[in-house]
Amino acid sequence: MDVLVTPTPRLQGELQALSSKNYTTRYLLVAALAEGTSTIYYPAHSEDSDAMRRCIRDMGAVIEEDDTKMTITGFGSRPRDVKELDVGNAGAVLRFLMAIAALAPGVTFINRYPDSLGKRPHDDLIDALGQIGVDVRHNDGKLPITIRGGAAKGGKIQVSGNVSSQFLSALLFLTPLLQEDSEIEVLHDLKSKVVVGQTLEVLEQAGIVIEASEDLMRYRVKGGQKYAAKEYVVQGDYPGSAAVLAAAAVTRSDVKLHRLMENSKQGERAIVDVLRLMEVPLTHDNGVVHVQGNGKLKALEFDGDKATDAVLAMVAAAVFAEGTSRFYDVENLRYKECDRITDFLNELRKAGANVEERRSEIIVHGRPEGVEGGVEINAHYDHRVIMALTVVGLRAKAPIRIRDAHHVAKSYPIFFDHMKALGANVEWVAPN
Ligand SMILES: O=C(O)C1=C[C@@H](OP(=O)(O)O)[C@@H](O)[C@H](O)C1
Ligand SMILES: C=C(OP(=O)(O)O)C(=O)O
Repeated sequence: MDVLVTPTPRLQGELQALSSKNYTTRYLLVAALAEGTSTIYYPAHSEDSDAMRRCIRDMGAVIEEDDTKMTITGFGSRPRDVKELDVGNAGAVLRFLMAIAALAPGVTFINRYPDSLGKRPHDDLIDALGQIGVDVRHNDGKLPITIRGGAAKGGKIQVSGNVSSQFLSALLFLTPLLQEDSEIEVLHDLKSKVVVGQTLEVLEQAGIVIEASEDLMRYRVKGGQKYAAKEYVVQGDYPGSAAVLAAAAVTRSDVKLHRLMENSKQGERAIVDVLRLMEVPLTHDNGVVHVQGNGKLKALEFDGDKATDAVLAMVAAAVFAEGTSRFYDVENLRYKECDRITDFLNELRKAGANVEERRSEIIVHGRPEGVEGGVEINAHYDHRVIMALTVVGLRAKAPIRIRDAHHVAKSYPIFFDHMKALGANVEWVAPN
């Protein structure tokens, strides 16, 4: 399905932020790795969290669910013998479960999104798993991937962190369950470092002890640990909310978003500081972000690696700022659902934005007067491209049609319902 975004000068209303995708995938996983029954309150419902739920169920977790919570009886360190797993288009789910598959006799991760997840590289994790004796068959580092586990015992592991932090997180979930102790060393740089903080936080909540160096580049993990069955409460999601807040920032608005913890470990909470630096009138108290936009924004420079999943929303806001903005240290955006630099900027340019790319930078020459619009956008299977182009469409001169906008459901299935509730002129239309 496509979505037609028609220019909308004013947004108003209050919303509950959706639940965090990254915490939901982690809580589901640690609950599956425990032997007792855990409860997760307010889990996210999206294609990615459904993918984790489906896979852990296939691996033997027993899941019950009502409106507010899920109870999960885990399989501990012994997943059921399953031949195939379908992770949809979810990178984190794939990478975390590739590591956990080291505990299973043999499983193939199928390639259901050849033009999106099917193009993403997993070599660094494949190499790391190889170091502890896991046999991985793959298609030049990509899906489909078959993992024959059983032989892994632990030991010294070196993993590169300069493409994705998910490889390191995957090893941190696996190694406590191995027989022997492990030492993990991160080579090169560690991108999306803040997300590793969320992994460590969840592991600690699940009763796992990991010794991490202050710079998060070295870890000591005792083997033979057990995940405890616990109760978890999922906090609000900053990456998805970043798009809603950016929409409020580029319009005249009075928008409140609840459930956004000030002290969250999600790096994407930087959206609040970024909008503040752009001189957007807002407050953030008691978990409520209140934007009273006047449509005026100032350009800024920002290290995008600190808030990787909010960069596209920030760029969308910068499209209408006075001056030139620069988002640097963002090369790993190229290895996401699409190339979030080249592909995304091509779509922005179509809509009338003045943007330039470098290998690891996005440069935006702001157009406070608005952009032309009147074009069709290719979503590139990317929920964050869809949300960012929606923000741009609100302040275009003519409507923007976003093709295959249903891929927004990867993280935020009710994004357009939320935008409508705030008064945005967005409607689903059948593809022509
Ligand atoms: O660990 C996670 O849950 C995630 C890590 C990040 O990926 P990278 O480490 O590849 O940047 C982020 O972009 C992704 O949405 C979720
Ligand atoms: C990149 C993302 O997710 P993943 O890497 O898990 O597919 C995202 O949610 O923006």
